[in-house]
Amino acid sequence: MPHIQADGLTVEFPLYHLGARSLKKRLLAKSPLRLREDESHRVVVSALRDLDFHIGRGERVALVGHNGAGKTTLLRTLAGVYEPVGGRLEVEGLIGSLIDPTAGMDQSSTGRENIVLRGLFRGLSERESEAMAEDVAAFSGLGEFIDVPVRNYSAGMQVRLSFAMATVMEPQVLLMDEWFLAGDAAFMERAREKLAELVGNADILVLATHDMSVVREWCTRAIRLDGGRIIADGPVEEVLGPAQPVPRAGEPAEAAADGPQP
Ligand SMILES: Nc1ncnc2c1ncn2[C@@H]1O[C@H](COP(=O)(O)OP(=O)(O)OP(=O)(O)O)[C@@H](O)[C@H]1O
Repeated sequence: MPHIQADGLTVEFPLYHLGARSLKKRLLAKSPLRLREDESHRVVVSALRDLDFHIGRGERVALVGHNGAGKTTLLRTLAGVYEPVGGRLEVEGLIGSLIDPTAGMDQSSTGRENIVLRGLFRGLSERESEAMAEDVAAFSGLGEFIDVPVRNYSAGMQVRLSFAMATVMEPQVLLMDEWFLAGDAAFMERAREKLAELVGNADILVLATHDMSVVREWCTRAIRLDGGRIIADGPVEEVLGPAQPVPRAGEPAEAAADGPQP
């Protein structure tokens, strides 16, 4: 049964090339909770500290928190990109990852070739994969660029392709960073239905975002991170509070309420 279980999950990043000893000392003194010196005398950032949570089938979880809180690190750790340095993590189920647009793509192959490879990887026959590539190519709206190597794509084109490819994966555990929801308006208009389908068919959604209206629309539960720790975990209404009234012209929107902090 698809689920995610984390016990004492801890992720750290060493900071290389910090230079002078005095700089190290200053950093460690300024942020003793987030930074520490390890056994090899490297300064390390505690990106995720001792997280305990369980996400079960049917849950749609938003990761919220200010810049640097640990949202993307947690998504990437769930996707297997980062290895925890402490604790235990179990992710059961086929993972679909909309975190880094070029992850899992061969840059020297064309968009079409990448789609076919994904199909073969999923166990489809060559003929099925090629037929699927036709549909995905049409949905991506990349036109003739579908037959150009991916390394020549613009950032927006890469998002289009990875989004289109994700729709054919049928993942059980869908991991998504918010910028996948921020493609160009015309494409997102068309993609919305597919996205709803993708989310609806997944057993678990974990979405990192600053946009509280997106959280309310897509999620049932929110985990608030701060400084790499969980400071709140519960139903969306409980963690975010009641929805703010729609702002009038000139007033900040609710989305900004969780935006960057100095
Ligand atoms: N590759 C890395 N090397 C060193 N430190 C890193 C690395 N990736 C993240 N960090 C650090 O880990 C912490 C958490 O970063 P993360 O990107 O997960 O935050 P976030 O909540 O996703 O922020 P944002 O909302 O700005 O995207 C930060 O202090 C950041 O500096």
